[in-house]
Amino acid sequence: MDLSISSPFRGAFPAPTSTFILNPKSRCSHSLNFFKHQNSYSKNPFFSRQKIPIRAQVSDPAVDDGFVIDDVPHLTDFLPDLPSYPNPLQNSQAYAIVKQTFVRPEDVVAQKIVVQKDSSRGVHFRRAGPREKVYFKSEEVRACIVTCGGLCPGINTVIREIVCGLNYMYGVDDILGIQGGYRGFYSKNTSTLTPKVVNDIHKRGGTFLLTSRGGHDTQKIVDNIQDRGINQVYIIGGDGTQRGASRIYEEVEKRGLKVAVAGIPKTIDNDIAVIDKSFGFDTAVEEAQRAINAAHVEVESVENGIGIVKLMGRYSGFIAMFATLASRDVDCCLIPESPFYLEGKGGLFEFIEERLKENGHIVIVAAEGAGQEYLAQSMQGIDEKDASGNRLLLDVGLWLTQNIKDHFTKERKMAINMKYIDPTYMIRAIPSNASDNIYCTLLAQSAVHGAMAGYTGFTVGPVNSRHAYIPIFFFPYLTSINPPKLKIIERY
Ligand SMILES: Nc1ncnc2c1ncn2[C@@H]1O[C@H](COP(=O)(O)OP(=O)(O)O)[C@@H](O)[C@H]1O
Ligand SMILES: O=P(O)(O)OC[C@H]1O[C@](O)(COP(=O)(O)O)[C@@H](O)[C@@H]1O
Ligand SMILES: [Mg+2]
Repeated sequence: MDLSISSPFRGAFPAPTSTFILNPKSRCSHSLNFFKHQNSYSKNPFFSRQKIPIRAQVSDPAVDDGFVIDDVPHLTDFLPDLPSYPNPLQNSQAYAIVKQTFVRPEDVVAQKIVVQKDSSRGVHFRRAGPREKVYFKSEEVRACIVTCGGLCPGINTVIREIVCGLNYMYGVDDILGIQGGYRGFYSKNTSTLTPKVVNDIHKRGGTFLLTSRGGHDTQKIVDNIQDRGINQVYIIGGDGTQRGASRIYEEVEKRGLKVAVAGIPKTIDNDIAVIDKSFGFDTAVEEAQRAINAAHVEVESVENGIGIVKLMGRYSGFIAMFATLASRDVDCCLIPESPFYLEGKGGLFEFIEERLKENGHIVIVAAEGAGQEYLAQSMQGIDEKDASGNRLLLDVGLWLTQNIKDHFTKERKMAINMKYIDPTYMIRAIPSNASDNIYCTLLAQSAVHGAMAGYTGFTVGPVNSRHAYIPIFFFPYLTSINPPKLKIIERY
């Protein structure tokens, strides 16, 4: 069954647009607008530096209704004489339905679904799914899959479904696994991937192919792609990975190689604009509930219990915020997008004291990126980076714990019971849940259909619940490039 076109998910993924920091009385003191999807990446300095793809930003000057397609490149843009073939899906009994439902070349997905009567039609992306024509014969395809960056529930499902999609839908049986991230292209042997080899991997967390940070060397990677005769490259990873994928696509184009480069966006942090959400995010939020619940049980069983739970979120508070909203046991949620302070009127210490007096306990959830400016002040000189160049964060959980303890025991002379829970890696090192599994399957199948149809330099993802192809060099990760602007719109 081709889920990406049978579309059982219409309207199923609501776009998150706001978050709350809870207060003791109304449990809803600050309402903060994220403007996740309104964040205009065309104004983003990262994207304005990027090359505009040949067919991007196509609008019809004859009808000036502001209709724009942010199109993805196609192999024929630089290899105009490439032959095409009928899509083998139409010969398969199992996929017979697809024949009537091939995605039409003119199908696009609107980025904005809320519009005004006279507003321009805005940006659109090419709709994902199988095309009538493909640009690869099945027996000619030599595909490879690589996973880079941090873990996320569902990576194995994506790997599995790329392999199964290529094999079952398109009859491809030459698929290589690149081991250990980008550096695996030039420093490790490949493994052979078949539906049998990947059959059970979706039941495990982590990545079957191993991952790494750093090690991106465009020339060496493309040399290797060329040497091995690879002509479809599937790259699963986050913002760094997709920037690397973009470099690979550019080099492939420069060398005039018939190689389709497809990115599948991955991040536990969910800090990607345009697409509805990132895979594994729901699973992580669900797992975070267990930590929050434990903190709540602990602190409501003692006097003056203060529970702190630290969750992932380097530059964004999506996991912390969603886990908070889902749990209803959290009194205060600290996220990187919203500055806070400890002392004085309106500060965290005052809030904790109020809550202890009123309710005897408090649960605080902190995203790991929250309050980093404060921590940096108190721990001067620490500015380490990981192998990919991402800044290593200081531990906000330990910092909060220590400061709260000092404040209440030394200054306020109050006995408190502090319980600090750090489930950081536990929420991402697990297999994906049912809905993430289905989502991962759609992503993988969309990527396979796109590459077979000759698109390249693209990523996939649901835009307003319809899967679309998005140019890789436009790919708008929210926060590492341009932190979203938060606006406090109400305070009760
Ligand atoms: N600007 C870039 N250009 C090329 N490769 C990059 C770039 N940024 C990161 N990478 C590579 O992408 C891979 C993953 O990046 P990283 O930031 O660790 O994770 P993520 O992709 O999850 O954000 C690493 O191998 C890194 O070398
Ligand atoms: O310790 P690691 O493996 O480098 O990962 C930690 C980081 O990974 C993240 O989950 C984000 O990872 P990505 O950049 O891979 O999306 C952050 O929340 C966290 O700071
Ligand atoms: Mg990243």
